[in-house]
Amino acid sequence: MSAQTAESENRSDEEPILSVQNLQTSFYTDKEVIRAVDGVSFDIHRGETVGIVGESGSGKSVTARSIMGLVDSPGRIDGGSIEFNGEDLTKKSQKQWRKIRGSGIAMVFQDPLTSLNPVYTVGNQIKEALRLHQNLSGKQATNEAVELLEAVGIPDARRRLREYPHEFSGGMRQRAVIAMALACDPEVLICDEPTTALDVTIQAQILELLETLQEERDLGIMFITHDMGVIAEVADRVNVMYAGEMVETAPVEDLFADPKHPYTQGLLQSIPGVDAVGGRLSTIEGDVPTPNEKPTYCRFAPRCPKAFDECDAVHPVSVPVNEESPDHTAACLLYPEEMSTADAVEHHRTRGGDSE
Ligand SMILES: Nc1ncnc2c1ncn2[C@@H]1O[C@H](COP(=O)(O)OP(=O)(O)OP(=O)(O)O)[C@@H](O)[C@H]1O
Ligand code: NI
Repeated sequence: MSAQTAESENRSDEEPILSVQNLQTSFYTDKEVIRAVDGVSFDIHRGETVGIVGESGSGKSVTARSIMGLVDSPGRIDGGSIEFNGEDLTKKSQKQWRKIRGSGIAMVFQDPLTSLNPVYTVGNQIKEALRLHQNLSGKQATNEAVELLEAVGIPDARRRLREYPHEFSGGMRQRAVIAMALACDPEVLICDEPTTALDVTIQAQILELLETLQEERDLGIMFITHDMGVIAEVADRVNVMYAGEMVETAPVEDLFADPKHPYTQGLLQSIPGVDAVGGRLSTIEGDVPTPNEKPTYCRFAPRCPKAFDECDAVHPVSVPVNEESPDHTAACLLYPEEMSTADAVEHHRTRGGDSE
């Protein structure tokens, strides 16, 4: 998170804890093939928060579920790699994948009630997670569960372990879910809109909690949201998704100071100035198209104020926006900035042909 930026920049030479390369996840419905995640690549380092932002339907959750090995039928991963600690999860059996995930990657969803079972006490659910992931039982598990609830800032933890989810407030429930996620002692935490259902004050407290936990545990965090205000607060690096593709990636300061992709520029213009935290993405006209064919054009072109003829005929690939910014990339025919438009189009045309 922001305080960690300097540190995580120094550490970008280290091997990433999670590395996603050219990930392809599609849903094979009766009607069509939906290419929900279509060639997405990014890394997460220890202690780093990577934000994933984009409008509804852009493929953020499917990216997260792909990493967790939790893609719903009729979906499947049909290309690319997901390396966790150097091991490619897509090459593992379901069982091995679950095991690796259980010992290193945990996920927190938007609605805490989807992760909590209403008929068991919060304590029993956390203890079950500890039994599964750390082989703890009895008194040991109870003590560890108390410690986890205390770590996520739930007061009077020993008593609250005996309560049921409905006895917790919304904010406390999300804290309990985070405690459960921590039961596997993860190295990577994937948060899919973890604060969207909460009011602004509680949201700020949960974000602060995540930052503390990250510092204590050196967690790599993937943080999905469509709230640019939240992204500004939590992310070290931001990946912008559109219609299954990563259209821009940059360190958070660069993305906000100098967004390059016309889509990102549109997203940032849609933040209401005064209350950025509650800002929703809504003012770019039109909708995210369903990606249902191999892209031979720019999927954003129909909504893009800067589109020109070639945008309908050439698929833009991710390129550094200019020579000074190797870690700021955009998938747009306007880049790299040093090239004339004709040269840039040619550059994308030849590089696009290489993929797949
Ligand atoms: N089970 C499914 N069956 C068919 N299509 C699906 C399924 N789940 C997701 N999709 C499709 O995959 C695409 C990406 O969906 P995804 O949920 O990842 O979007 P998102 O960016 O997380 O959006 P939101 O901000 O609304 O959560 C959408 O076009 C969606 O319709
Ligand atoms: Ni989603």
